[in-house]
Amino acid sequence: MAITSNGYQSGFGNEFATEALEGTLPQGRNSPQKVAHGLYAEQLSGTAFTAPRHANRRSWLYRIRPAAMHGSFEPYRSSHPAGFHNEFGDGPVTPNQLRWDPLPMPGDGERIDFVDGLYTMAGNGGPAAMTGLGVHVYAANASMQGRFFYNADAEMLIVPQQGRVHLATELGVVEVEPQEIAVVPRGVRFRVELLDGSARGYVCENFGALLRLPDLGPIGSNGLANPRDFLSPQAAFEDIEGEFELVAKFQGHLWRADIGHSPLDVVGWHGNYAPYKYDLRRFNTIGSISYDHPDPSIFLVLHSPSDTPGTSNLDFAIFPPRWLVAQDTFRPPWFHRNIASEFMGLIHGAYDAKAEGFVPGGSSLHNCMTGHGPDAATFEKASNADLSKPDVVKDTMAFMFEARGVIRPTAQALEAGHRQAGYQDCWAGLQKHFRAP
Ligand SMILES: O=C(O)Cc1cc(O)ccc1O
Ligand SMILES: [Fe+2]
Repeated sequence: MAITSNGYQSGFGNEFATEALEGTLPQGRNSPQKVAHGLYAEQLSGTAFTAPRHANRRSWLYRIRPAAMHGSFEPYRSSHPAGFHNEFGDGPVTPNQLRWDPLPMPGDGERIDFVDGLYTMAGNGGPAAMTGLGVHVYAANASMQGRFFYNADAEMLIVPQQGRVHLATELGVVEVEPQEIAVVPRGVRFRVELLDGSARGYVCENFGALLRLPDLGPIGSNGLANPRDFLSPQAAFEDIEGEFELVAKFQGHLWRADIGHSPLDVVGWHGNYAPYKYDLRRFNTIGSISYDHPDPSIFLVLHSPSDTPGTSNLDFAIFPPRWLVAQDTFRPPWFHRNIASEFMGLIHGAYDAKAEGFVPGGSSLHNCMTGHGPDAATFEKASNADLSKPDVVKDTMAFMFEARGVIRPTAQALEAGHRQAGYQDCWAGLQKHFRAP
């Protein structure tokens, strides 16, 4: 019996309760002497036991075999050159503006699944410090077969750019397509199946506090990403025995162990620590209806707070379709230098600050205080646009992983053939318009 989706439950961080077989969940307690149907009870905690109630996350899993049952772990060696790690280095880091084309898809003769297809672009902090982020891209042409993966280092924010993926997780099935995102919590075991033969996208590992919805302040009680649009799976399980492999990411390295059964054997679960998905097209985009382009914090979907109020470990912001109506205003993103560091990706269409060169599947990195903004063509166009009419920014979906710490590009990303060597030239054509009076 293989796992299939049983649908979703709605809400962000809710106390969910779901069972694939009636009568699975114990009533009035979490760990009865004997669990229904001969299942084992197991707790999975994602925050400290004593975290304040509003931030406390844990779930109770009722499963065929406990997670402790597997062979011993040894270092994982892939036939594919290992590109998935947390080696962000501690040496000098370039302040240059950086941009990349999409990660090339695997060749016809190769069979690369999600785990082997992950390629680390940049990051900071790490699993030991329990702060920071890892930024990765993936390109895969095979479903994971006979193997499962979990990440003990981070929750994983998955941003598909091409191809639908089916995340068969311990807690149920999450299916995502480009313009949707999924978050798999730290520790949850899963298998990635490709529904369209190949898939490409971005992954952000969050080593810090769990992603949450931002406070809305004066925006009020609705807006940005609405909680009910977040979907967590209904329980779904498979009862399969065989010679399988469990791949773990632990302290920045991959490990493997034999496992004699599918760990996707959770028949029922309850709690608030679970995978979820969100359709970015549902984002309620708020912007200026008078003048000036607002700070991109107005586009915040999810954030991981740091221990400094108002300063995130990680912000996930998007630049979705929207109307631009501001008067006497340069409407696209302005020129700027920020204390925060910005890794951007493009899921679909074109980005309104870049006329060309930033392509779907591509990436850019602008670190702390590195000057950037509209390219020369965008500047000329927007400076001369007719503001008596609104503009529609349509057919687009860009995003940003923004961090308080410098996002260090990996050696492999700096040396990659798909890095755009001449990126800085996009500003070279900016004219000197100054005329002394
Ligand atoms: O394109 C960027 O650099 C991202 C960005 C967008 C925006 O609207 C304002 C600031 C900003 O950094
Ligand atoms: Fe920026």
